[in-house]
Amino acid sequence: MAVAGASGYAGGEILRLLLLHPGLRDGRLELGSLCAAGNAGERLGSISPHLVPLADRVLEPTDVATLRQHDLVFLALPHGASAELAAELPPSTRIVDCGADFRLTDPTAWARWYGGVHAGSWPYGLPELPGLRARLRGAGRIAVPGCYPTAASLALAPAVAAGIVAPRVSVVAVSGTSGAGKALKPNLLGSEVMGSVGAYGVGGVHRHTPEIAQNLSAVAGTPVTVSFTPILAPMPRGILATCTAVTTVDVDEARAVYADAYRAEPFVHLLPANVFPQTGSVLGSNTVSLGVTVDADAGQLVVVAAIDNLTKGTAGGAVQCMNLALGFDETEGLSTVGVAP
Ligand SMILES: NC(=O)C1=CN([C@@H]2O[C@H](COP(=O)(O)OP(=O)(O)OC[C@H]3O[C@@H](n4cnc5c(N)ncnc54)[C@H](OP(=O)(O)O)[C@@H]3O)[C@@H](O)[C@H]2O)C=CC1
Ligand SMILES: CC(=O)N[C@@H](CCC(=O)OP(=O)(O)O)C(=O)O
Repeated sequence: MAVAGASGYAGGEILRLLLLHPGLRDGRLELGSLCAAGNAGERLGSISPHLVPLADRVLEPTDVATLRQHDLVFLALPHGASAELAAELPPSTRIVDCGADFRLTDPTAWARWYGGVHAGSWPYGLPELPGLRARLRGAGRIAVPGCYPTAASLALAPAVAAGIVAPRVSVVAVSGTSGAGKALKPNLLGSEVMGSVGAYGVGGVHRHTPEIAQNLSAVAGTPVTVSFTPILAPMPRGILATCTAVTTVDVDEARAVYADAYRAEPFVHLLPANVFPQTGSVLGSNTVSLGVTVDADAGQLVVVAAIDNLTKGTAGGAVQCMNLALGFDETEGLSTVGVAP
């Protein structure tokens, strides 16, 4: 298999996880080309020194001729680049795309939130949502979710599916800076980010809003309205999403719904009553940690979700989907053990 975007954060995390995958040791998986754009020709070790076993691999340019020599290709590229490449790759090349190009099913929503031509939609890589795991088994094309939609959708899906909340939800989510990728951005320089927390994309304008709404509407079987506010925090990794919706059920009923929905899910960790997650406990792991309660006075369900944006929020989700696509055990190479402190 090949990784395009190998010099980026998501591509680097895919490589870190693949290096820990049993398939690499027993010969079921083989790491072929590692591709980049501006960094093509560089040693991977000079860009991602933590990927020690691959330090001397030289990054190749990203082109179709190289990628098509592989059975499976991970794309971890800026929006738009995946659709262009995918159009030229044969159906025999499985593609796991970390970008947004194939996530939205509605061309009108695509035009509104991303602009340009809608390239289509692929099976959506969030196996924990009802009905999706079966579509991912053996899939030749997979669209890995955005990081915020992973946290928010898993936090709210059981409640909207069971109809215990009104179909209008609110998501306020704090993200680490790696969520923005490696490219230099003026608002993401160290001195701008350190020691300060700020909201951005406020007022229903962040492009993950329609993705969260698409997921929740599908599981609810009725349109769900989403108010989403992202917040940037001075930490490298992690997302903490606080999700609320009007409810009339009590805390025991709400928690029973979540326990039922996620009983068999290897990567969803439902915390005990009155315990809420922290990003620090899921770093480097593929875990989604959920704290569920009801604010009875306000009549609100409150679910707090923590993920590592680069692991379950991107690369871990991508490897989980690869496992399903290739018929491996879904959990292979993925840990629920975090790195702390
Ligand atoms: N970071 C995150 O938490 C998440 C990211 N994603 C998605 O994953 C994808 C990658 O994100 P991320 O790793 O953060 O971004 P980065 O900016 O860190 O990395 C981008 C990568 O793409 C390469 N690249 C840039 N332009 C092109 C091009 N035109 N053709 C081929 N390769 C190109 C870069 O190569 P070079 O360095 O050589 O220029 C680099 O390897 C994006 O679609 C993003 O939305 C999804 C969920 C979460
Ligand atoms: C902190 C930060 O900037 N996060 C990114 C989301 C990263 C992600 O999941 O994005 P894609 O949909 O692009 O794959 C943002 O808000 O644009």
